[in-house]
Amino acid sequence: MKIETLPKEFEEARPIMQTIEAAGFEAYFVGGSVRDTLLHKEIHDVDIATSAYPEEVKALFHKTVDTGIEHGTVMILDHGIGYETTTFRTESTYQDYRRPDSVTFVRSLKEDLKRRDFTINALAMRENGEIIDLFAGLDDLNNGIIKAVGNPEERFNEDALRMMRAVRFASQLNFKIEVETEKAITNHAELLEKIAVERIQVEFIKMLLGQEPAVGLVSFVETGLFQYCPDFKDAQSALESMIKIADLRLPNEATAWGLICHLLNFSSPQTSQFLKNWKTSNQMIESVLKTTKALNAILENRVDNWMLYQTGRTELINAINLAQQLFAATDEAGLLTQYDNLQIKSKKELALTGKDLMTAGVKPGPQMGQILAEVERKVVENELTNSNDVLTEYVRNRK
Ligand SMILES: Nc1ccn([C@@H]2O[C@H](COP(=O)(O)OP(=O)(O)OP(=O)(O)O)[C@@H](O)[C@H]2O)c(=O)n1
Ligand SMILES: [Mg+2]
Repeated sequence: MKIETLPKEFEEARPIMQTIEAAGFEAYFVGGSVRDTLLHKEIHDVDIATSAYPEEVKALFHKTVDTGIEHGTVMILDHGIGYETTTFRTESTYQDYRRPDSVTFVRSLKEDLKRRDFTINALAMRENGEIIDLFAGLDDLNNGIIKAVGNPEERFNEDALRMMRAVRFASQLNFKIEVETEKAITNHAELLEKIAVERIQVEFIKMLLGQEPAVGLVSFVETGLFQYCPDFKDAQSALESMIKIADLRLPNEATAWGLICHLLNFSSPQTSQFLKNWKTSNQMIESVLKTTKALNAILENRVDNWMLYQTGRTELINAINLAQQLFAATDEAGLLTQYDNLQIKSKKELALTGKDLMTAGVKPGPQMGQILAEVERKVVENELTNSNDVLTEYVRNRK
């Protein structure tokens, strides 16, 4: 099979491939970019695999950087954009389920492809668009199947994160995990405990933000993988309720975490601790807390200006989105209009400063902050107009 019109990302890399081949080596595009091109999806970065050893690659180009030379990866910078080129390799023994003990460079493409995770990720493409399919990856791609290359047990023993990759691809591509591959995940799910939470989190979020999160989630639950993720021991029924939400679509990470914490019935402190255990950023924790607080307010019909003000527009949209997916009837336009009509969206917009307070005779000290907070709240609640005259007048006549 040959792809006639290549996306520009490949076209731009062709001179590099041609240089390597002119020197008598082989070079192929490999990995996600080949898979996604065949699926007519957008691609981000192209990866190149070559029979040339790292020193041989470096000798062929003017500008290179050793980005991961011990694994065989060299970045070629001759054409502006950097291209990561990795020497064909086999990874001999894996003792800790995440990192090969040693990498052996080889000259054969087949040796390189056979240690890759799934058949759809083990396709290679020549610079002219010709597809090399040594493990029936094209059939699996056409039939929507995620199948380990060779023996699935071996693939997951080499790198336990691949089990999470399986469920995330299932969601992203709306593919089915092949029976033997799924069995091997069920049998080895506990190996996930060896993997750093940060890496699990990346795959988990990609799964939730994929086109069919429920498809990935079903396998995530059925294989038992969920039990080896932070704080998910007792989460089976919450995850199952998530699967049951019709046409579940999660637009961003905070919405995804917000839904999970809502279904787990977490308080704010429990939500913070849960997200810390998943190693999310503090900024993410803030955003999820705002989202879940707003969601509860919407569901309990107690939305007011102060709540909207504290939430902010981004998290309000997250909360409306979740409320709609959970209970359909939510007055999205009404809530957004109420937010947009707030006189101020942040403290900075308050038409009164500390300096104004001093002019009005307030002594510097904690009282100043209290007065500003009081005025801020009254403006948000429309008890005062946000103009300097009105607010100064209010402060003067206070008490
Ligand atoms: N645990 C892993 C990670 C990666 N790979 C191989 O390395 C390629 C590139 O890895 P990566 O960029 O992590 O994944 P992609 O498949 O490219 O997916 P994405 O679009 O998310 O980058 C994969 O296609 C696969 O061939 C693997 O075999 N095992
Ligand atoms: Mg990739």
